[in-house]
Amino acid sequence: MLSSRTLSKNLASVVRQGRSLARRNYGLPASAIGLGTDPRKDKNIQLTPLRGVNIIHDPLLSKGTAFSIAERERLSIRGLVPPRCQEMEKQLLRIKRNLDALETPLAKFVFLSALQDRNETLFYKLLINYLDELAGIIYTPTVGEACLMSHSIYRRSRGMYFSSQDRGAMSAMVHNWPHDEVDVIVVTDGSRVLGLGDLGANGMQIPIGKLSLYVAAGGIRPRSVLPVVLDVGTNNESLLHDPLYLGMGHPRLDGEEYYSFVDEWVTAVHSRWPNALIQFEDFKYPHAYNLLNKYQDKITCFNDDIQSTSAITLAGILASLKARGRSQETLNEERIICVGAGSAGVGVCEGIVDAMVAQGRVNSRDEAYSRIWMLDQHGLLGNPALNTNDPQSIVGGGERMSKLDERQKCYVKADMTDRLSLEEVVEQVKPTVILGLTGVPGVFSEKAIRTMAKYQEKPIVFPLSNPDTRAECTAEEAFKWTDGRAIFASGSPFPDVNLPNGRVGRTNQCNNSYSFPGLGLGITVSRASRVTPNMFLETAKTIADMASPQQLKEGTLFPGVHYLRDVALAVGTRVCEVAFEEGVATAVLKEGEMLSDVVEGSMFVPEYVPLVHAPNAH
Ligand SMILES: NC(=O)c1ccc[n+]([C@@H]2O[C@H](COP(=O)([O-])OP(=O)(O)OC[C@H]3O[C@@H](n4cnc5c(N)ncnc54)[C@H](O)[C@@H]3O)[C@@H](O)[C@H]2O)c1
Ligand SMILES: O=C(O)C[C@H](O)C(=O)O
Ligand SMILES: [Mg+2]
Repeated sequence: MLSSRTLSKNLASVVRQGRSLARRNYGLPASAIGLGTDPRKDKNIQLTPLRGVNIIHDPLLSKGTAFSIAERERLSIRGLVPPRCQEMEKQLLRIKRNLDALETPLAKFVFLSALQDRNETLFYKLLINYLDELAGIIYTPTVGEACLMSHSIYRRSRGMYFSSQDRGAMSAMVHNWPHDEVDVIVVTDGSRVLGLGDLGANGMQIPIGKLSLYVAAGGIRPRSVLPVVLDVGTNNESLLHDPLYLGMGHPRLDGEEYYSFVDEWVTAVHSRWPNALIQFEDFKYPHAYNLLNKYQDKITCFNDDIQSTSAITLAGILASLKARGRSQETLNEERIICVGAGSAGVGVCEGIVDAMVAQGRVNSRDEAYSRIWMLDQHGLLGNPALNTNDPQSIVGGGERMSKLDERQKCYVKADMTDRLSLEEVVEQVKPTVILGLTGVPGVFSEKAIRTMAKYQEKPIVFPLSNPDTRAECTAEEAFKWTDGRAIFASGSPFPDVNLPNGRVGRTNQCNNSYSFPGLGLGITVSRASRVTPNMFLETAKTIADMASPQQLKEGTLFPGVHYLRDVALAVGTRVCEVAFEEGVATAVLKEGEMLSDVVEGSMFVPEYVPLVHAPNAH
């Protein structure tokens, strides 16, 4: 187990560091309007136009059995709830007992969704208190199972669906959402849900889970998040033939039809909520990149799988350098194999290249590309002309090359045979780091990892695909094949591994859940008009410095999931600063305001506040 005292000490120093940076004078005018997603005007009281059962049935207002006697009188709910006023502590006790009695993760998922639909304050209190236990239910891996089963376990709608039958109506539809203030929108088209493929409208559970972490870890207010599915159809035959499926029953729109559909949606949401951050999630390659390229300079948006995954993976590699007793500045000396050449693979590698260039220890971007060997399902992106023994392969290789786009072509190795297997590439390259972003289990073969371990004292093994059933290898395998020497991080959680020598193989979760909540916090608090590359680089550097020397020695790279809120605060503060430094912040600091205090003060805390009926409130 991690020593929580050491972690807290270390985190406290990172947060303090953030604070001292935040004390810098940004030369902002004294006439400032103040920062933040939450002007904190209602911290001690909440006005509502609702009364009676409408309050009890509103998850953002309901307190279940915790309404005070005076409130019951004020809000006309006397007699509509059991007589005893029960404080949150007791409610938590009851809820946790019920939850613990459930046997399967999916049953827990359904239970927690129902709680979220009844009483969001209690849901978030529970989630924050038991983050390490519950993140794996509302997020990966169980959220993956929930997506697969979504049409069977459906209870109640959450978020918004925009489907192919809504074309021409989206600018009106956005007004059906009841809240004027929306700070973060997570949107998916369900085309590549984790490593589970095309799940169409069932993908809705992903934006819901991401936004639950935005609230619990990033401190965004529950009423200002919006999960969205763009239902452009599905190519998943079994869903198309399932009578219970709830999405559109036709194959996916593609090409111009697809892009104009997304464009109508972006225009509609941007016109209603011009300041909202849009996070693109689980879009298939190359749509993911094309949409990012189209919108990143026009609106406040980023792609989670490409950019925040890159931030956390870079953080993992930087932290591992320290764990190996090396300076983080020697990133350019790493030899990195990335298995998977899709949104996440290319995105992660671009982030590593950006960092090498920023460190100034490579002469060119091309030199940085030369440190990364990329494979897709056909093997290494290499030179088909070198496949001299196999003319068929030269022809096939040529075809495959012509299908690669400009981003992927940067990684092609002219001096190595095209389509080499992973095992052959490992033997030739002797990598220090191996990344898995394929969605295919077992891709890290025993031979490949054992070969790597022959050449590296501490091989860095990161099977990053989600959920756990799609990881490129398990933690047990990684430690077994490296005689316990691996530094291991996976996309979904794996338990630590007991090694034969009595030592413990530490596992890390390298998931964008460490980066997006803080990014969103910093972006919304600064009201950044654009999301910039530096925000991701600084996120990586912030997280890379969080583990203590002792933890690094033991193979722990990041604080545990329990500390996601502290991580988000440190990242959010740094991202907020970057927004000011780069001139994209549109909020301003009041004189004497400290950035870190503002960021921390803007974070939502799940507590019941007294409700007051006010007919004109909204
Ligand atoms: N840990 C994280 O935070 C995180 C973040 C984003 C994505 N991911 C995971 O990464 C995986 C891929 O996501 P994506 O968006 O890049 O998907 P994608 O469909 O865009 O790309 C998948 C890539 O894997 C390659 N591939 C498939 N089978 C292969 C094989 N047998 N050997 C080598 N390469 C193979 C494909 O050619 C393709 O290039 C998913 O499982 C996802 O859950 C993890
Ligand atoms: O959702 C996750 O757990 C991480 C990532 O966004 C993914 O698509 O796998
Ligand atoms: Mg994703």
